[in-house]
Amino acid sequence: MKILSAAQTRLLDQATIAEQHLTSTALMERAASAFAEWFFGRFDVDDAGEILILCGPGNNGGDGLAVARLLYQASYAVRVALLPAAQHSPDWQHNRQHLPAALPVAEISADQLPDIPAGLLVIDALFGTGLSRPLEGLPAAVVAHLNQAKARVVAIDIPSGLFTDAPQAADTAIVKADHTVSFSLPKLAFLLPQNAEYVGQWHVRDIQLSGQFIADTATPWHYTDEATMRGALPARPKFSHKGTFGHALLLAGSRGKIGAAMLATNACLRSGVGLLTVQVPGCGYDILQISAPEAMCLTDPHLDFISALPDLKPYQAVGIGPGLGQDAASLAVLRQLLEFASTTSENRPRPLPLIIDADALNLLGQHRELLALMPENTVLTPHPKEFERLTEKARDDYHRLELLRNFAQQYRCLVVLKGAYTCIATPDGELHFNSTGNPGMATGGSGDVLTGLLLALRADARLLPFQAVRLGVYAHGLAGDLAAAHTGHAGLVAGDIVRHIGPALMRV
Ligand SMILES: NC(=O)C1=CN([C@@H]2O[C@H](COP(=O)(O)OP(=O)(O)OC[C@H]3O[C@@H](n4cnc5c(N)ncnc54)[C@H](OP(=O)(O)O)[C@@H]3O)[C@@H](O)[C@H]2O)[C@H](O)CC1
Ligand SMILES: [K+]
Repeated sequence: MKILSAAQTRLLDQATIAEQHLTSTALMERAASAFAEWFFGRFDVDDAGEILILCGPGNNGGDGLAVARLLYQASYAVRVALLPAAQHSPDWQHNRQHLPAALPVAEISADQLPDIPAGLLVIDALFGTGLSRPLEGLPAAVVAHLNQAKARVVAIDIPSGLFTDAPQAADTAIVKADHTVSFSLPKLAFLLPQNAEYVGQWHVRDIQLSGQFIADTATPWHYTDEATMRGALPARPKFSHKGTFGHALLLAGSRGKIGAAMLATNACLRSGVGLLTVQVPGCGYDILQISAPEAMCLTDPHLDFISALPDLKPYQAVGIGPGLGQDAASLAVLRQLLEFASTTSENRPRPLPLIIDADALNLLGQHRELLALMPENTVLTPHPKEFERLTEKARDDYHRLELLRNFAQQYRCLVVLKGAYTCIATPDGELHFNSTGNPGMATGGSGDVLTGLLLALRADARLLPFQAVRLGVYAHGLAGDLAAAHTGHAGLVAGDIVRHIGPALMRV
């Protein structure tokens, strides 16, 4: 699913109106009905109690007026408060004229801010995607007044004061909503941690905007949802054998962190790999052989950490990093691996697929000259702190996205920036936000599981590099969601994610 900018959203409205021979009023009615449907499903008349709808001067306010009418007609107790303005949009005026006469309407003024008792349900329709600058004066005062009240707040389209796709100063007046109900496509602002306190839980309701316009519009931002992933994992051919799905190598573990190697190993085994060989330091041999009999084991000459690179010829993909530690010998292994992987020959016309995680990323951060050795489509899986070590400290979430995009383009790699909406950056400058996963997955070992999953999928020659990574990230989050249905968020451990990879892959 694409994510469009505010400017593109405006054009999308116009394209929809032209393509479907609609009036703009009819499109507004569609948006208001979609919002009202959501609202009816969420709050019944008794639960809602009295409802205050705050309306601005543009089409977001117009939506609010149309919603007021629809809720009133459905017997909700609604009152409207209007922000004074010199001008109102034509569709605002239409919906103002069509408000039922008995519905109470008041005009807001600086010395008469609306009364907002605790628990009141407030619908925020002050400003939407037409916001052109930060709020000041009376609109900012209304927002501050709303935010300090203990109301339940539902925003139409976007919390008022929040930009759709651009950063804002920390002290800007922005509505803090409990729910945001948006139309047809999610907005970039919803996906960034810094906006979570404003957006609350967000929901997207389809209003049949022009599919053709969306398809024809270029954007770097994408959202990977269930529909995107349907059929993403090709079925296994009947006459396949273990060689069909690739032989993967994992280089992982050090004394005290063999668990990380085990989680990545088990995740890889559960993700459809044909064969898996794992190289662990000597101290990990018994552990690995006993707890993962399906994997083959190579023992590193060193007892405590990885110090030597094995012969890489048998493998279709290599993962390095979980529990690795940062010894100089492991750094040398990483360097040799990068050099080998980039070298192509008649037998191996394409670079060897690599997944680099955890301490291997920290080693790269300390020795950035190694970045240039990475073969095209190498997969890096940093969390924000690890990413910072590879680049620089980001000013805010938008700046971090910019750094992410530039990094993936510069090094022609795939970067998986882990977080609530894990974001994959591609060598072509695309950013794909993932929809699955839950806060229970913020637990030790969760990243090791992702590395194992990605390793299996990169070893599968049927999948293109980006397809494999997007599938792995989506399945990882989905496995976490399936696991959390049994364990809850607090009780979730990384091993639970591993156990649900199979069921998650079945769904794609
Ligand atoms: N996406 C869809 O498919 C549909 C969306 N709809 C709704 O329409 C809004 C967008 O409506 P628009 O009229 O473009 O914009 P707004 O309502 O957000 O606000 C525009 C007015 O607000 C003024 N403005 C802008 N910034 C400020 C500010 N900081 N302080 C004060 N006033 C401000 C602006 O004036 P300018 O001075 O900037 O010219 C306008 O007067 C979208 O969000 C949806 O809710 C439709 O219903 C159709 C379907
Ligand atoms: K709004």
